[in-house]
Amino acid sequence: MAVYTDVSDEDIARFVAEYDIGKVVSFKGIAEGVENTNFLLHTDQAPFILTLYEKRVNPDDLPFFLGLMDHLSSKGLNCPTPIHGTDGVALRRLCGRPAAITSFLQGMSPRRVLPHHCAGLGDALAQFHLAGQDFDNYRANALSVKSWRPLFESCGNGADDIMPGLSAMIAAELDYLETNWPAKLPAGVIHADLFTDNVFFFPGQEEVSGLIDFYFACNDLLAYDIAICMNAWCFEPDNSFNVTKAQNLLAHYTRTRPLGADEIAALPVLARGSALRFLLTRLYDWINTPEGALVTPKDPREYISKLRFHQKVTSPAAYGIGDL
Ligand SMILES: Nc1ncnc2c1ncn2[C@@H]1O[C@H](COP(=O)(O)OP(=O)(O)OP(=O)(O)O)[C@@H](O)[C@H]1O
Ligand SMILES: N[C@@H](CCO)C(=O)O
Repeated sequence: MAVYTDVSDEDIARFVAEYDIGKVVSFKGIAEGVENTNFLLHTDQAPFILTLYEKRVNPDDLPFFLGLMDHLSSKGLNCPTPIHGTDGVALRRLCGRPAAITSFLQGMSPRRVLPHHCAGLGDALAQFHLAGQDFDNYRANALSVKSWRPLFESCGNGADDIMPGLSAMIAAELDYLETNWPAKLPAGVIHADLFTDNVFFFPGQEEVSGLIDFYFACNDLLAYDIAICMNAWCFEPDNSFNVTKAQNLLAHYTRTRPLGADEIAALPVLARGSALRFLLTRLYDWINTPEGALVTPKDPREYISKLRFHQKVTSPAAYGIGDL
C-alpha cells in the first residue's frame, strides 16, 4: 500500500480551507502506487486527489511536474489539473511534506491489456508528446543512460543473487548501450513511466480517458517513451511479445506524430535501454526494500526476459513497424 504519511481529520480540514473547493465530505487513503501517499478526497463540490510527496521525489522537481500538468491541461490533454489555493499557490505543505491537490480523473487502468488498449495508448502518447513541445521548463532524465552504470554498481553483488550470471549480462549490456545509444533523435517532454496503472480507459473503449502520474516526466528522446510503453504494454503475462499490440501502438502513434526513419531504426536499442532501466531500478528496490516494508517491490526478472527478447531483435520489423 502507499500511505506513508498519516493525515488527521483536523489536518485535512485545515488544509482544504486554504482552497476554494468546498468542505471535506470524505477522505481515504489509496492503496495503489508505491512512490507517494495518495488520498481520495471528496468535498461537497467534487472528488479530488491529495498527494503528499515522499522521500524519493526531489522537492526541487515538483514545480516542473505540477507546471507540466497545468500546461498539458491547458492544451486539452486529460490529465490531473493541479488545484491552486486561494493565494494562487498549488504546491503547499501538509504534515511536514510537500503536498498538492489535483483533479480526479474518471476511468480505470486496464486489468488485462487487449490490443485495442495499445491503439488508444499510441494516440494518447503522441498527443502528449505534441502537447509538451512548447512547455518551456526543462528537467534532465535522472534515469537515462548515464545513470545506469552507477545504479548497477550501487547494487553490488545483488544481481547474481537474483540470477547467477546476471551481473555479467548487465555489464555487457551497459557496454553495448553506452556505445550505441542514439544522440540526435527528436527530443521533448516524455512521461517516462507510462505503465498500465497510469493510463485510464472507460470500459470497452479504445480511446484513453486520461493519463496520470507525471512524477518521472523529463526531457529525453520521444521515441524512448514509445520503447518504455512497448515494454510495459506489449508483452503477455508469460513474457511473450505480442506483435499485434506493438503494431497497434506504433501505427496509432504515427497517425498523430509521424516517426522519422532514424527513430524507427533506433527502436531496438531504445527498447533494450528501457528494459535495462526498469531491470536496474527494480533490482535496486529488490535489494533495498527492508523485510516487512509496506510496499512489495516489483520483480526485476520480468525485465531480464524482456531485455533478452530485444537483444535478439535484428530489425524494427520485429515490432510490426514494417507494415505502417
Ligand atoms: N488524478 C487522479 N484521478 C484518479 N485516480 C488517481 C489520480 N491520481 C492517482 N490516482 C489513483 O491513485 C493511484 C496511485 O497514484 P500514482 O500512480 O500517482 O501513485 P504513485 O505512488 O506515484 O505510484 P507509482 O509511481 O507506483 O505508479 C492510481 O493507481 C490511481 O488509482
Ligand atoms: N513503473 C515502475 C514502477 C515505478 O513507477 C515499474 O514497473 O518498475
